[in-house]
Amino acid sequence: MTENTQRNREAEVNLLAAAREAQWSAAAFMGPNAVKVVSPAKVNLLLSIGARRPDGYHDADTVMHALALHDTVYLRVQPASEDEVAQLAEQAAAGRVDIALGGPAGNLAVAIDLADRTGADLSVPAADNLAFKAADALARALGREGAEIVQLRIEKHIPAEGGLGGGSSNAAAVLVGLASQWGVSPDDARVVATAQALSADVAFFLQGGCAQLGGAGEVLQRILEPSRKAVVLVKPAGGVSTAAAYRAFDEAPAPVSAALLQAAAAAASADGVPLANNLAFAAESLLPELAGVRAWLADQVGAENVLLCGSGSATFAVAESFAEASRIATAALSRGWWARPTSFSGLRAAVVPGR
Ligand SMILES: C[C@](O)(CO)[C@H](O)COP(=O)(O)OP(=O)(O)OC[C@H]1O[C@@H](n2ccc(N)nc2=O)[C@H](O)[C@@H]1O
Ligand SMILES: Nc1ncnc2c1ncn2[C@@H]1O[C@H](COP(=O)(O)OP(=O)(O)OP(=O)(O)O)[C@@H](O)[C@H]1O
Repeated sequence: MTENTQRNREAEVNLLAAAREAQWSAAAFMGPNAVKVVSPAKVNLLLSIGARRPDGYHDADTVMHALALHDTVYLRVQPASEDEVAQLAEQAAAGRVDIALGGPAGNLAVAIDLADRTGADLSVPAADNLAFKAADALARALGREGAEIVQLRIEKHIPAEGGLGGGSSNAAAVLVGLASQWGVSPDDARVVATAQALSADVAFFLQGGCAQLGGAGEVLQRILEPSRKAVVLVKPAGGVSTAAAYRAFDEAPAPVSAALLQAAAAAASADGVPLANNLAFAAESLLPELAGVRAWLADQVGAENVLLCGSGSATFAVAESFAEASRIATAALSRGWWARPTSFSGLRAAVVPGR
């Protein structure tokens, strides 16, 4: 190969890489076919898990609160021909592209660019991504049979397997983003039912702010006044699988006391809800380092209340101020843990207007 041919080949490869990159650039998600959706994290102020039901799920009484910490989901919908979607399906089947096919007639091609900004380098095949599952479920619920390509770019700031609901929040963001593109209200009964069928956390993120939920955690009971307080999050390197935490819980189920449940039910605002999580013991049995994180956080000056986030492995503390939360987060980072200062928020999965 001459030097010139070699140089031309390299230029060709660079052009291909640039074209691929451009497909996912911020500019690609501008315009009428695209939306930017905020996708917040949550914590459970109260998580009271009850009996295991015949369907394998557990009764749950929970008060969830959205945080200011959030992922961002960029979403673009392009009408396509059936041939285009069929070609993408062929390439996906041959393992040449990571595109998941869904919708009522396999008519929806979904490509996902997951940009992990948490330092963990999360990688999830498109078909396993909760964001794809949400797109597939909504297309079916709305009976959308036309060929379409949905392109998603998910910028992740919420660590996975932290009990912060990141994946579920991304799913809710996709429901809301697609609903807006498909001319359906995010409060439409079919969107709400799709969220509830996906999971308790997805259902919560449609509502956001602070809310109490029952059933298996997916049935909205009431809305509470959000808190304005600061929060610090600390997570060791390991995660806790939610399903494994529930299994460990079944080996030693311990109910939240009736007095605490009554106090939570009587609280009109998030600040009045007593903190409790009866999954914490199970999570600590799976990841013993969690007990060390809890004890360390409880010892920090300026940390008011400490509780495991959902099924773990993040722990949160309510802080006296954002400055205190930042100081504690810095100290936690120096111990090798992931940590962030943030605050409670009234956010929900919602399209960012005016772009
Ligand atoms: C721990 C929480 O995050 C608290 O908000 C939720 O209860 C779980 O939320 P999630 O991760 O969205 O949960 P899902 O995806 O619905 O369930 C994951 C697994 O957790 C178990 N699971 C979940 C919810 C529930 N009420 N009972 C359960 O037993 C089931 O084994 C299920 O297969
Ligand atoms: N969009 C997504 N973001 C993060 N994880 C995803 C996503 N889609 C699928 N997953 C898978 O789900 C797993 C759990 O991720 P997630 O961030 O939802 O955990 P979590 O915060 O502990 O969940 P929850 O609080 O809802 O129990 C990940 O390990 C990953 O394999």
